[in-house]
Parts: sequence; C-alpha cells; structure tokens
Amino acid sequence: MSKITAYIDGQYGTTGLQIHQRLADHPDVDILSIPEAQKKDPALRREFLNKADVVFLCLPDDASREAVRLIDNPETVIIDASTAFRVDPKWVYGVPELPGYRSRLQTSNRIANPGCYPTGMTMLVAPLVKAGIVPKDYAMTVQAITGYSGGGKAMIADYQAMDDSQRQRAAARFKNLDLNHKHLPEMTNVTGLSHAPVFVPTVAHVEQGMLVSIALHEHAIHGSAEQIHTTLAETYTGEPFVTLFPLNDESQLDEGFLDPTACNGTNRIELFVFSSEDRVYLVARLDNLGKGASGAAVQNMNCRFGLTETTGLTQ
Ligand SMILES: NC(=O)C1=CN([C@@H]2O[C@H](COP(=O)(O)OP(=O)(O)OC[C@H]3O[C@@H](n4cnc5c(N)ncnc54)[C@H](OP(=O)(O)O)[C@@H]3O)[C@@H](O)[C@H]2O)C=CC1
Ligand SMILES: CC(=O)N[C@@H](CCC(=O)OP(=O)(O)O)C(=O)O
Repeated sequence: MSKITAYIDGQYGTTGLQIHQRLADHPDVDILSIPEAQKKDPALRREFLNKADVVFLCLPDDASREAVRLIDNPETVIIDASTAFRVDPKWVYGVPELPGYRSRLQTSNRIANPGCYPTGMTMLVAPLVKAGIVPKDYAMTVQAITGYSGGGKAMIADYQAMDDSQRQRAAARFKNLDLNHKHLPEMTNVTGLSHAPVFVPTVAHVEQGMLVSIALHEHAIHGSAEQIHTTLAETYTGEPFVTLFPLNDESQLDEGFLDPTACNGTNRIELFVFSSEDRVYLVARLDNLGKGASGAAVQNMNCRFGLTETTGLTQ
C-alpha cells in the first residue's frame, strides 16, 4: 500500500507541531509541508489542502471554516481540531471508543476532533446516560484542571513570561466564570444530557496535563458506584488507550494527591471511580495535547484509514 499523504494546516502552532511530531514517526504517512514563512498563503494552502489524502486543521475556528471552503476534492479526509464543527451533524465526533462512533469514523471524510475537556467528560458520562444510570436531566457540574498549553501559543507565551510573583498568583486559577465555556455544546450533544453542565475549569501553572471530574449522588441517579464502574468497564474493554482503575483504587495517589501530568506524552486516558456512602466522584486523566488533541487526531486518522489505531502513538 502506498503511504498516506498528510498536510497539517496550522503546522507551526501548538496542536499542529504535536501532530507533526507523531506523523514524523508514523510508518504509513508522508507529510506535505508549507514553509513557515508561507503558512498563510491562500493559493499554496488551497493546493496542499486539495492534494493530501488527509488534512489536519489546527487553526482558530474561523480559519478552519475558511480552510474547509478551500477544499473541493471530495476524496480529502478532513480532521479538524477546532470547535467549528463539533456539533455539526454532517461531521463525526472523533472519539472512536464511544459506543457507535468507530464505525462512523471509519467511513467519514469529515471528522471533528474533540476538545480536551470534553474527551474526559464525554467518555465518563456518555455510557452512563446511555445505560440509564445518569438521568438525561441530571444537574451536572464538571470540574477540571489543565496545563496552560491548552490555551495555545498565546497562553503558553503569557505563562512562560511570568516572573516568580506572577507565577505564584497564577499557580491555579478558575477560568470561564461566565459559565459559557465553548465546550458546553459538545459536552451536551455527545452525552445526551438535556441541560448543559456548569463547567469552571482551573488552569494551573504547569505546561500540560489534565484532570476532568464529575460528582454524582447515588440518591439522584439510577444505580450505584459499582454499577457505574461495571458500565465503564464493559464500554472500554479492549480499548488500547483506556485504563479503568478498580473502584476506589488509590494506587495512583501520591500521598493522597492525584497528579494531572501522569499521561503526558501519551495518547492514554485513565478513568477512576471513587465512592463513599452516597457520594460518587468520576475522574478522567489525560494529556490535553495527547488524547485531548494531537494524539486523538492521529488515532482518528488511523481509524479512518483502516490502520492499527495505536500506530505512531504511545500508550
Ligand atoms: N492547545 C490545545 O490544547 C488544544 C487546541 N485545540 C484547537 O486546535 C486549534 C489550534 O489550537 P492551538 O494549536 O492551541 O493554537 P496555536 O495558536 O498554538 O496555533 C494556531 C496556528 O495556526 C496559525 N494560523 C492562524 N490563522 C491561520 C490562517 N488563517 N492560515 C494559516 N495558519 C493560521 C497560527 O499562526 P499565527 O500564530 O502566526 O497566527 C498558529 O501557528 C484551535 O482551534 C484550538 O481551539 C484543540 C484541542 C486542544
Ligand atoms: C486552558 C484553556 O484555555 N483551554 C481552552 C480549551 C482547550 C481546547 O480543548 O480547545 P478547543 O476547544 O479549541 O479544542 C479553553 O478553555 O478555552
């Protein structure tokens, strides 16, 4: 089989660079590149967007929409990292592990790569809503902690320019207190919840890494912590990138702390279920730039082109 040709529009940004790194080691892919000085040249971009077998769009939303308009080759497979198409019914949401999604991803030429937070949130919640354990109208709150690379080049530059006193003040800060985070539509759409959750992430002064968590109360759902754990186990059995730890397993706690950076550099996502009496706490740990962005994009490409999903990726 000849190699797949791949073009990354936005190759020199945070997500694009990480996709480039993974594809550079990928045995089945040849990368087509535009030199950095010409990265915004519309004629060159149009040419590359139409001649590659697969294009990764690692651009702001408006630039992604513009790139899609430049593509008239019906064979081109587009994997878009932005928020632009994630709830568009003509696009398939790129989480192959979610029930029913892999078969659709295998045939779609329009793949919307998920946001980093929703990757954790939907993988925890969608199977539980589907099983009827979490009611569709559950009043949900999602918490998360992320490294600053989630904000792209601009946020990385801001964080890395801080002096000691600024760094202390920015050690861990709430963000998006307008309660209108851009990930709410995909969190709601993919899980089937009838109301968007309350979602206030915390950005920490660490470059990358992520924890996403959801609290549930057994008296307000239709099932126990054990049933939740069993449902997640059944959903993700055999998935190479998903590790579900045993119920109430503390092996990953370091003197009681759960480290957000443990999946960094991998495409792994780790799931935890903790419970005490009526209280249940679900946690997903992932690399915001790995399974939360660039790793997921390469996994989606592998899935779409019938390759082993782990090719080029670290488990
Ligand atoms: N960072 C993350 O953790 C995640 C990001 N995403 C999404 O991925 C996309 C890229 O984000 P990220 O990599 O963080 O962003 P960055 O700002 O790090 O990179 C974006 C890149 O796109 C370039 N660019 C901007 N406009 C154009 C254009 N019109 N034509 C060609 N190139 C252009 C930028 O160049 P220049 O800087 O010179 O303008 C920059 O190199 C966004 O939609 C983001 O929301 C998704 C998941 C996680
Ligand atoms: C730290 C930080 O600011 N993170 C970004 C989300 C990162 C991400 O997943 O972005 P996309 O939705 O574009 O995929 C935010 O909260 O807006």
